[in-house]
Amino acid sequence: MTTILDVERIEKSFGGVRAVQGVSFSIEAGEMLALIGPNGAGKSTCFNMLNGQLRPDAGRVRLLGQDITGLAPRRVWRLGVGRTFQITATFGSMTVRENVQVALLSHAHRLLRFWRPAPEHFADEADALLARVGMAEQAERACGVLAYGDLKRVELAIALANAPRLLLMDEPTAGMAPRERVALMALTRDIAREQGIAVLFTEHDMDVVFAQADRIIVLDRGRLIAEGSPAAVRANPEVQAVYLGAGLVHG
Ligand SMILES: Nc1ncnc2c1ncn2[C@@H]1O[C@H](COP(=O)(O)OP(=O)(O)OP(=O)(O)O)[C@@H](O)[C@H]1O
Repeated sequence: MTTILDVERIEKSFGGVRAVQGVSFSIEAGEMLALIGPNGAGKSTCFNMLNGQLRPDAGRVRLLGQDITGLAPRRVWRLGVGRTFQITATFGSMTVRENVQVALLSHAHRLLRFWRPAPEHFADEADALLARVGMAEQAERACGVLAYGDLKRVELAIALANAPRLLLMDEPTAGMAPRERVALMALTRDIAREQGIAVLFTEHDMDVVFAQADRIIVLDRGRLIAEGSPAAVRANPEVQAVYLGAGLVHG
């Protein structure tokens, strides 16, 4: 197995708040790792330290053995860390295909100011990505008119255009209907396995987490309190105590 991401004792405080305290974990190629925890546990802070938005106070982040701690987000992205956002980041007036073409051009280091919406630029590659996420038939539609669940698939195609080694997904299914959530994460899981992409995702829907994660890590008040398979994490008394009443135990 290839370790894609290795996080070693990262820390971050905001004033007196110790948002993340000595958290360590790693992710293998093709693995879906869920990061869960109650509100304020430190999940977003963790994410932001992985993609360069926040510099850790201490600790190390390594991508394929390379130290990326404290690098700027753009450099981290160039090295192969993709991220999908809670708020979809597409250009609404452009078509689905054009949005993916822009992402492919950007990955290919072309200067966007020289770009005109010429249909030939990376069109085949864009269509291949759209086919992979089940959006080929909607390639000509403007992103602005898509159903929310379809927009999420386009967003996944856009993230894949950067050929990520690690994909960070911060609440990828927020705002989606329950059945659509499972479908999106099952699709992500298939693609991750097929392409050897490591996926780290946060998610509040425990049905999605337990169905789609290969492994789960649990944060509580900045500390990692549990790590393991979905079955092991579900059976962990400390995790049950943290989530009591939140639907985990019976979920
Ligand atoms: N920029 C900031 N300035 C001050 N405090 C912050 C900042 N960002 C996060 N915090 C604090 O750090 C702690 C962890 O927050 P974080 O957003 O990482 O948690 P979370 O697990 O992502 O929560 P949620 O599930 O609600 O999104 C919280 O106490 C939060 O108030």
